[in-house]
Amino acid sequence: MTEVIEEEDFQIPVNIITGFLGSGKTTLLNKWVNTEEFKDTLVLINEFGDVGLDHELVQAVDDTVVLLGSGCICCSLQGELIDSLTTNFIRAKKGLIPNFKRVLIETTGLADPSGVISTLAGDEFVMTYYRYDGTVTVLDGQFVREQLKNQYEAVKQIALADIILISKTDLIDSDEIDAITEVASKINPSARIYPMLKGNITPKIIEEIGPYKNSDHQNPDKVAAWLNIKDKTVASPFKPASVSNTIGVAKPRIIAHSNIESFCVSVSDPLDPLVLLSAISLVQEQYGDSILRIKGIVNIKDQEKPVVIHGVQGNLYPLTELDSWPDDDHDSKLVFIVRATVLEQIKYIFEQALKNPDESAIRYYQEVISNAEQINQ
Ligand SMILES: Nc1nc2c(ncn2[C@@H]2O[C@H](COP(=O)(O)OP(=O)(O)OP(=O)(O)O)[C@@H](O)[C@H]2O)c(=O)[nH]1
Repeated sequence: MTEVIEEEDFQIPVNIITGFLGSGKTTLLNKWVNTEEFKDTLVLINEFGDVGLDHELVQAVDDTVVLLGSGCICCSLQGELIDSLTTNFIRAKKGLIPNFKRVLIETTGLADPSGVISTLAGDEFVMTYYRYDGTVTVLDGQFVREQLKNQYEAVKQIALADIILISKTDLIDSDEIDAITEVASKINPSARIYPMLKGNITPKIIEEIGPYKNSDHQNPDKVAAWLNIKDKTVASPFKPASVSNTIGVAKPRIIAHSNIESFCVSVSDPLDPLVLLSAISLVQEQYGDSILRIKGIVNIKDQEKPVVIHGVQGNLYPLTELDSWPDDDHDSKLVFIVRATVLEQIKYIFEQALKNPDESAIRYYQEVISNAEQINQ
């Protein structure tokens, strides 16, 4: 596991800035791009239309702002995104452009961020030199509640966010900010939500985006904040008759106007890592497209330190061991954000796989681990 973390240290973090059409993404990017925190950042801007304008609007001090062609990187331009990440990495190494230590990708307003995340995870060069570091979603304070009624993309942009920024707070009152916060946190209970006026928000929030921040990944408070299981009703065990005593499943949070729900599985007995991995891979294989997020902190058998789980759609990111637990509660907790239509199936299959592990999946993970150990020797 240590090797995984060391490997991540040289990988360039990639953050996605998404949000519905006109929500305020470019306004935010413009504020961020010349700050100290984003000094050495490659900015990739994607927009629809024959003539891209957003990159003209982003005032960077050098030529590290790149416009990706007309079309959408979440569906038709995946190749262009990979090309851009590959060639700019090589150009920076050759000194043709300034070296960069982070990548910000601004998606189109209609993008499904999961398409971008999957693209990042699907190319060997990109996976070697870059790592997905989280998504910032900008919500249009004036229109987001309306957009959520009709636009599934807007719902997904919230579901996949690590940080949500409510823009245009000068045009709405505090009750509306509260209402948006409530709706957004129902879709995604683990995202951190901040109001924002004209793109003014400290770039330091990027440090909160995930638990994989090189030295910061060992900070248990940050992991607790990232998991953000603040509502005890979500984390507290609710035991359906079909589930063993040691596995608790919280009542799902239902979002009336969208078809995304979240639920939390909490397990009091320490988990066998092979059983856990096989259970996760089973639901991801069968319902990858419908599982928007899996986040968790897990108590592994015979191991004092907790392990953080982070999955997006069908991808599971490397498990990271923490130095200590955030508090006295050492139960494993996994938050799933899923399509409502298949929530029950996902929950059932996951619980069953924990109780009755799939032998072939366990053998597969045993082999993966022993191969990795041989390579590391
Ligand atoms: N009043 C007000 N206007 C804002 C705020 N943030 C952004 N705007 C305006 O909203 C409009 C859209 O902002 P952009 O930053 O271009 O939005 P975007 O998400 O990049 O838009 P697309 O790329 O078209 O999807 C612009 O006219 C901005 O000036 C805000 O906090 N308050």
